[in-house]
Amino acid sequence: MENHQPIFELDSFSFSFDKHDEPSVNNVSCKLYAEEVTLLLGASGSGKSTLTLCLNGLYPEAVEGFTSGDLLYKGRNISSYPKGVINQEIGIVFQDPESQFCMVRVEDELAFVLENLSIPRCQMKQRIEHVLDIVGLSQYMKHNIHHLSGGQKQKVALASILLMDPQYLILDEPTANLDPISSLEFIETIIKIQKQQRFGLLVIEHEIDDWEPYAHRLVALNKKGEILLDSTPKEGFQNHLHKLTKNRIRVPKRYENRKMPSRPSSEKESTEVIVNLKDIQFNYKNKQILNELSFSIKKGDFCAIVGENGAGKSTLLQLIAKLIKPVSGSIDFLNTPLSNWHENELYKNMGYVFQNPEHQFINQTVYDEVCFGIKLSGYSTEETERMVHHLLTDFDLLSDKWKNPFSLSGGQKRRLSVATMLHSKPDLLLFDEPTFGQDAYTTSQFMRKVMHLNDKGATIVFVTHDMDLVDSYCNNVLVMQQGKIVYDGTPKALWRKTDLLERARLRIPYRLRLINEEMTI
Ligand SMILES: Nc1ncnc2c1ncn2[C@@H]1O[C@H](COP(=O)(O)OP(=O)(O)OP(=O)(O)O)[C@@H](O)[C@H]1O
Ligand SMILES: Nc1ncnc2c1ncn2[C@@H]1O[C@H](COP(=O)(O)OP(=O)(O)OP(=O)(O)O)[C@@H](O)[C@H]1O
Repeated sequence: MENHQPIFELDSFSFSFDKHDEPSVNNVSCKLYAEEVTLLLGASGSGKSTLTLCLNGLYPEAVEGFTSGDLLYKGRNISSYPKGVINQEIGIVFQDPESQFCMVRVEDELAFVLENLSIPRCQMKQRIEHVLDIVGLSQYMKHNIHHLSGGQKQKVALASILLMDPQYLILDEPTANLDPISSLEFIETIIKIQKQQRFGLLVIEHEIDDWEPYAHRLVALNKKGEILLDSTPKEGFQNHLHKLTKNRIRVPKRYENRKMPSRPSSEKESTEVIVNLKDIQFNYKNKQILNELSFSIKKGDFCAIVGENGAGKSTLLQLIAKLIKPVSGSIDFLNTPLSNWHENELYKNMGYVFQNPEHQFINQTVYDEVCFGIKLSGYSTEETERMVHHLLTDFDLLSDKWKNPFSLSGGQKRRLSVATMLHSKPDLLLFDEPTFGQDAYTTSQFMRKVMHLNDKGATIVFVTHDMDLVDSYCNNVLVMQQGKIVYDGTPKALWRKTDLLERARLRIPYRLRLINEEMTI
């Protein structure tokens, strides 16, 4: 494919947010071609999102940033194109899809895109229905976007970009919030459309197993935002594995030599209940979200909540954290009804990390954000300093400590939101997708830290789409489907329930997929 004219040509291209800062994209020279599928890899904070925002012409203007070197689109400096042309030809689905929406309802958002493209009204309905069918959201056409689950929002963002018929499509962690089957279907769908419409595709993703078979190229960045590798995937993963993993880049598991920890479930035999839910019903307006939900979590459990997008996982977590109230039923925490807990006391005993980290930030700097909870807990200045330093080091945020939390990369924001919860030793820690958007190193650091807290007695409950984490760390797993718990037991027994897994849109972990593959050879 390299004999074609490149669609993008970067020559010693650099970008920085501030004149005095080190560039976030650093002296990058590479070419990207139409019809090619390229994986853009790099540790969290290595400049991947920033580079793609330069490619679609949003940066430097949008942030008053500074560039040097050349960035050509179809042979011409990108800044010489009218904005409308670039926006239409180069589609981008942002890491945080919420930042992308202009309208309230799904249908209106998509119609707005078509209006901007001057598509006649009579054609709109058909095109909107078609694109919603592609992303599997047909029944959500009339819904309020802000009332959709994280994964559903990501699908709306993709639908709106597909409507534009882009010549080049950039996807920034498109499957991070999707359930395992939706993720696989999404990749297959995108590749099918890419082959039909023959656009170039650039994908940023930390979990690349399912993309790898379709990729023609990989471009990897190091922590300084420089090109680390530019090769075919085969060449890169076979011959430069060490270089990639040393730079904290996740490689496909079949190339990896990583041993995931395996915690025998017999380690956990507590019978003492920490959270008990009985006959819970929860509605948003007239729509029933959770129904007749009864279960308990045992003290010391390391428990995952899994299930398809929109099943009600985040809603359940928010109920336990007393952020929302059930219509009927009761929730007890440490043998006391949640309604009797005073907020101050409750949150000394319970930590909660939101699905969207930005919902949590209240301070101007990373340092203050981490300090805030520690100071409230009454630690001395020296102790506070020491604890902040440890947390920032463990979460790879030390060099970002004076940054505004909102200016961090997606993965850094996620780590900060988690770090702010880990200073105290609450009885219960609730995490909503704590590891999404993390590279190999930061995921294992986080899990190690949480495992340590669990060993010291904290009960852990986390929502995740990562079955390998469930397999390696959890003694218990709850599977949700359409507002109900359809499984409550060990991960090991769950992996044998093929029908249930399929209905709940889950996949078995990689370890077992590998065994199954070997058995069929
Ligand atoms: N504020 C809201 N108003 C109305 N409906 C809502 C609201 N928030 C969520 N919902 C709906 O409740 C259902 C459950 O959403 P929830 O976020 O709990 O799902 P989830 O299992 O966490 O999904 P995901 O894996 O995609 O994050 C979804 O159908 C969603 O559309
Ligand atoms: N608006 C901003 N202002 C200042 N610095 C920023 C801004 N956005 C990003 N940065 C910094 O630029 C660097 C690169 O960020 P970027 O979002 O491009 O990383 P990334 O490789 O996409 O990371 P992740 O995998 O965590 O999403 C980070 O150090 C980040 O803190």
